[in-house]
Amino acid sequence: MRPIRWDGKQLLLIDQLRLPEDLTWITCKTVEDVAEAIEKMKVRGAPAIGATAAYGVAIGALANVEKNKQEFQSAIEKVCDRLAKTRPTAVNLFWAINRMRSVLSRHENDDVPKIVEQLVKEAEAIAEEDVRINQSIGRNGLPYVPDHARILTHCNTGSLATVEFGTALGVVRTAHAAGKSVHVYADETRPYLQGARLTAFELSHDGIPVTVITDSMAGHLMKTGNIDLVIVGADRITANGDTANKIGTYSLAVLANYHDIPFYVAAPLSTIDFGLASGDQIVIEERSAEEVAMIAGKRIIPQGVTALHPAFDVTPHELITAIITEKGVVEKPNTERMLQLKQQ
Ligand SMILES: CSC[C@H]1O[C@H](OP(=O)(O)O)[C@H](O)[C@@H]1O
Repeated sequence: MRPIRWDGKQLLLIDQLRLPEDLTWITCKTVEDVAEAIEKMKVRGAPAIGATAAYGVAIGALANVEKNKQEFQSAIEKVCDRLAKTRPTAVNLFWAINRMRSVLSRHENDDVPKIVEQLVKEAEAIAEEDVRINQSIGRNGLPYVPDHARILTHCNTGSLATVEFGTALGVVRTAHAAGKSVHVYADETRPYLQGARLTAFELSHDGIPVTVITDSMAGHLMKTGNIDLVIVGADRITANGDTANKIGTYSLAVLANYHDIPFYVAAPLSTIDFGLASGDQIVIEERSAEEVAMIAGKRIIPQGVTALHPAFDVTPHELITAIITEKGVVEKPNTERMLQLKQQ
């Protein structure tokens, strides 16, 4: 299932706000269409956001192909700035935008149509690479999934969070395909319900056993010996291995460590921000309280009562058993071991 499709000029996205009951596509014809889709979380997931933003730059380039060089470069800078303002935490967004920006500097002596062609190619390359990267993450994670594993996961880290296949769910898919009889317990993941709505949708579609639990059930399942491992995704991993991920991840890590259950993070290298030394430097997105106050369009909090909505939290690297990437696995991550991964 590919939730992000490019027809050479426009971007088609599954509207994830309407899953699982309605599988509908939206067509992004302009940069603003793309920016709004990311801001409103019609598309979400760190790698998916990165690829979507890259295609947003490509759409902006096609729209400005008639401009002279200077006007074109100025227009693309404005496009990049707009897309960079959509969501602050997932570093893949900025990684992808910077990669598109590097095309401009690499081809600064080419004419505008040539630059446009190269920008479109770069966006397509980012998307195709993501699928291969996810499959590598899956292979590298396979040894960490025992047969009959009962796997707890949080949020959605599958095809709907990437271009295809997924990161943490990519490890699950790989284990299932290798004949391991895994069973996934999917945290519903309030308030957006990525687990209940998206992970359950993906895994049931693929015939992988999945049981949805409320976020508050995870500790009980661990305490009663029903979880063998926890595997989650990431939005930004810093140089020491601290990991920002969907709100609720930190609680799972503390519980897993208390119950001596392995806690894995699966993510591509594009999610690692070596420019930040530790997780306390990560900007945590604050989203609207209304997204907490409402479920399926129904208000569950009295009018006038506010709600907090930090969309992510940070898990200290000391609580992470291993970080699984396409380049290899960092066990007991710390600054030294993360650097070794980078230098491989
Ligand atoms: C493949 S990692 C996806 C990552 O992104 C999610 O956040 P959001 O749904 O708000 O974009 C969540 O943190 C996942 O782990």
